[in-house]
Amino acid sequence: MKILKFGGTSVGDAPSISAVLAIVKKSYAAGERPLVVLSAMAGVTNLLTKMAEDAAAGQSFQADLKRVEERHFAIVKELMAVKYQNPVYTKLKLFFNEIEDLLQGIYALRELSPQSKDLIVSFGERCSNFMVSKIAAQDIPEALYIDASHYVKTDSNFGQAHVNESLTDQLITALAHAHADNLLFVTGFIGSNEKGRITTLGRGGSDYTAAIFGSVLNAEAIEIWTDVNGMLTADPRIVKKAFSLPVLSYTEAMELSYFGAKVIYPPTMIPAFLKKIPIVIRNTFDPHFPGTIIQFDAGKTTLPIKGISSIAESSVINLAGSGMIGKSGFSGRLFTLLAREQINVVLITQSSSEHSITFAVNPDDALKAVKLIEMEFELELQANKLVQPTVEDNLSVLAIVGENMKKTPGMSGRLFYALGRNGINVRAIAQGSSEYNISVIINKVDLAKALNAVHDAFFAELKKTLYVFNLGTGNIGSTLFKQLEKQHEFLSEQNDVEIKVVGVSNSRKMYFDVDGINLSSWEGTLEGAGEVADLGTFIEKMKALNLPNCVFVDNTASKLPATYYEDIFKANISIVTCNKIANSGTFEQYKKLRDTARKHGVDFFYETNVGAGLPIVRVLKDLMLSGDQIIRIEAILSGTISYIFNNFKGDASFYDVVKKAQELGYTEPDPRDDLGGIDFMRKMLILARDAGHEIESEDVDLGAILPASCLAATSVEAFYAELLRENKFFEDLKERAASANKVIRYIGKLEHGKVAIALELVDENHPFYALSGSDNIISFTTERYKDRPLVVKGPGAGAEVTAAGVFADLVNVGA
Ligand SMILES: NC(=O)C1=CN([C@@H]2O[C@H](COP(=O)(O)OP(=O)(O)OC[C@H]3O[C@@H](n4cnc5c(N)ncnc54)[C@H](O)[C@@H]3O)[C@@H](O)[C@H]2O)C=CC1
Ligand SMILES: N[C@@H](CC=O)C(=O)O
Ligand code: NA
Repeated sequence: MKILKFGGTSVGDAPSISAVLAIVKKSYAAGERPLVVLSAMAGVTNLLTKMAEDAAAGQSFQADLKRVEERHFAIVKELMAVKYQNPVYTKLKLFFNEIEDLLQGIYALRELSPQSKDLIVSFGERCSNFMVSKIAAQDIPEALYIDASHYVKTDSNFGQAHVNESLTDQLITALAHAHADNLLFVTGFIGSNEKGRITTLGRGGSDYTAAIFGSVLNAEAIEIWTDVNGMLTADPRIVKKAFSLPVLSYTEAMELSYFGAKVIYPPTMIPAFLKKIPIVIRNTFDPHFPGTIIQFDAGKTTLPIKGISSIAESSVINLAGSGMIGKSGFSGRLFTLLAREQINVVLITQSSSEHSITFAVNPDDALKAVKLIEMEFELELQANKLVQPTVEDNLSVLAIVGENMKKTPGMSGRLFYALGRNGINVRAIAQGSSEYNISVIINKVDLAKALNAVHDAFFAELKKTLYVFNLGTGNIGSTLFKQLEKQHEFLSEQNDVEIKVVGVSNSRKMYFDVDGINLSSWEGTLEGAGEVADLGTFIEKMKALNLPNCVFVDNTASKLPATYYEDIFKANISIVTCNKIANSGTFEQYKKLRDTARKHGVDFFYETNVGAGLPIVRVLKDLMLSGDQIIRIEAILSGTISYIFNNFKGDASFYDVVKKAQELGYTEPDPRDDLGGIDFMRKMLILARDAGHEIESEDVDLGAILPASCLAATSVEAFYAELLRENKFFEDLKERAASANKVIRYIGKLEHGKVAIALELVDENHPFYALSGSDNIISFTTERYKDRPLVVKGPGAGAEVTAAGVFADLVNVGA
């Protein structure tokens, strides 16, 4: 047989009770002969307690009593055929009259004893079980109401009575014998002492009743039906990706619950543990979901840990003293003292030098604990053998739990890597000797971020979420959003990566949504709901949200974002950028950014700084990392100029092809940056630096394409006007090349640490002769690629290929 226990929310209203009865009937129809244990209707226990306290305080309780009565009556009315209703109303009315008499007595005496309180709250379970048994009896005549106070015998510790096991055992065995054919509805939570006075079993009392009956009757399982899908890997209110665990061992369930998973209160389950009866946590409102089985062993699982739990509020007390700590007997005295005063010690760590002990307690107990220590160790403090204890507040405890940890090396490494990478400082660490639990103390402000980061780190088969803050919604930014939206499903389903854009800004507006901005309608959202853009505020907000796996994407051409990069790395946020400004500033800045990113364990990816989406930065990095030596780099790295000289033929004027290059999205927002060579210079500078050269922009020998008058233009319009005016200059150039059977190329070279960029006319034997469109080409001559260089070639400008490069960098963050 099985025990089916339903909590208060499962009997909270008529639809819930119908759901309960559907589950019970299904089990009964399958021949399972379950024993049902019900709690009081949701909220009723609290109301009964309040009424008793109000009565004792001389306040009126009638209105509340009426509410409780009406809630029960309404259920009878809704769920029972009229012909069965009357006797049920009558019995319930008797219960309510009894409650009223008791409350009147308390009111008159202005006194509420623990004994009367237990008696009053016992009516919650009595009413619900009686009522539901009668509703069930309409279809199952064997349904029978059982007042457990006749069978669960306890001492007289009202409010938290201890069960007399042998007597209870006898009584329940006899009850089961006498009613072998009945469907019993047993009141949870209540018992009675030797005089027959009603007692209650304390926190989790109905679970306890279920465990007691299950244990005595050797149930095959105890099903605890509640309103969640079993025990989850973490608190789903904080960790959206938390999922239900199919199997847990008793020990794992204990550890998880100890640190906050509120589904069951494990001490009440001990009778079941002792008899190795499985406990199954199931959801009344999702009865097809299998829920969580809590059993003797941890079950077969590939999960490295079972869950992450936490205590949000914790204080830490530090004790130190060379003359004291480590001496045998000290910790004994300390923890005996705390236990005697009922101060719960959440975790303890002792330094290896044994000159200090750190332990965590509930914040409400911290000052009391310090006072007690000062009293107990007064002499030692006076003799300076012990330093004055200190308290740290606003801390949280996070624990990873699982029996598998013992067998799997590297679990703590994974935990600390996830915390470290996200900039979460660990105050103290404790590993239980059982190795079922590793706990860390962290700052309270970091708790949500830590839970999510650690959850991602351990449940790798789940999706990794990247939280993106994107700056710039122009040519590249808007194309990136299109690509992200299109690829969302594939990434999520095939690659377990989810990219959530949670912040977006252009130069006018900014908008945030931690649940992820809908990328099919971002424009309207930003326009309609966005606030006035301010980069400083944007970055402050990004930091304040303190999200795990966070990436800042710079899709602007602005100088301003680079001034914040260092600060962003310091907040443990990775950066992906197509903006070349930061890397082509001073060498000092270039170096500082890398050092800071490395120090904070975050990524700095900028593949699109050179050759848009073409793999150039990555290739160079791999060559360097693998110990190759760069002898020479020759390259065409301006997509715009490449396009111009590939199309500046026939009748097309120079002016026309430049205009066209801009229309096609190849140019920088300001095309003077391309034609003036600045953009190319930046790329060569970045490559030279990545190749290990300490070089500044002034060191680059930059040959011009344009006549001086075009370079002097002070606006884009004036620039285009100059291009028109200088038409002859460009036609002459075209003619010179054509007559020599050559093509015009703007080529950059890095050799011996020197960078030069110059306009050249090349013939068909030159490797850079055959290019088309916006092609870039780069040839690396290295120690290993000496005879035939390593060449990368392809479109090196344009929104699609650039956004794709940013996208690829993004997916690689944290990989
Ligand atoms: N077009 C291409 O083929 C390639 C472009 N890139 C780089 O992509 C970057 C973006 O280029 P486009 O999208 O063409 O530029 P764009 O002019 O179309 O867009 C720039 C965006 O940045 C925003 N912005 C500017 N300053 C801002 C600030 N302080 N705060 C917030 N937002 C700001 C603007 O409002 C706009 O939304 C440039 O750095 C460029 O060098 C890199 C590789 C290739
Ligand atoms: N404007 C640039 C775009 C890539 O960085 C170019 O033309 O190469
Ligand atoms: Na690239």
